Amino acid sequence: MSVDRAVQRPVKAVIFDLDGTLVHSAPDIHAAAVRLLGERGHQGPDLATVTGFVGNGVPALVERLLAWAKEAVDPSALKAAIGRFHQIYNEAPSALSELYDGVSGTLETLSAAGLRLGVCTNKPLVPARQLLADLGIDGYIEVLVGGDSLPQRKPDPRPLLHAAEGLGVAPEAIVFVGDSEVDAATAQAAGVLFALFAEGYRKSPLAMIPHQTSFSQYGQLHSRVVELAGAEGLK
Ligand SMILES: O=C(O)COP(=O)(O)O
Ligand SMILES: [Mg+2]
Repeated sequence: MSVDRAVQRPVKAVIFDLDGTLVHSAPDIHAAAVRLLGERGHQGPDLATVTGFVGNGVPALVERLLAWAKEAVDPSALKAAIGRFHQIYNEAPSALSELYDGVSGTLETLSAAGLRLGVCTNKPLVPARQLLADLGIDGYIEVLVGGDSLPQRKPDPRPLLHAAEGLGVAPEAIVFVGDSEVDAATAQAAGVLFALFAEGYRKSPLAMIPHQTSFSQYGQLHSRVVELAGAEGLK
């Protein structure tokens, strides 16, 4: 896929989504979901069902799980269920999770090319920080914005703009790498170039998700970023 020259511009930083982008974290989210629903007397949904509920943060995930179980809850019971999910998930956020192939090497290559690196996820900060550390990539990530860092979550552009600000890089010089419709909408709203990871948790065909470039293996990402940077290259 070649990049339209009209979108090319100097790139100084790459910001990544987390779930379904750097980390295949759905197995741990699924395990926590099954435990939460089990405690409430429901048989858990399968991995694909839970994966389809990931992307808008924990409150939306828990709401979707309870709706799936056909459990009607009032706002205070929902709040308690969200709190219980946090407790369960935070006990072992990385037990079954793995980096996608090539992630570590790619972070090394991008950082050696002088790019600043950050993460902007809808996962809450505590388990996100834990996951980065447990999987050994926290040293590459200068800025981490979680789903509870600001009052707004993705697809609101503010978390991504906040991450850019934390890196001290203008939004025009950022590439955001994500796996979902939510990430694409966030990048678009923030005016940030978007690289779509095709192997994550998206629900729609690739062509339905706005992006400036896409990739299906991490070995391809550095050259995609170089293409986006165009003639002026990486700064
Ligand atoms: O917690 C979620 O719902 C998804 O997190 P993500 O933004 O890292 O994909
Ligand atoms: Mg994601």
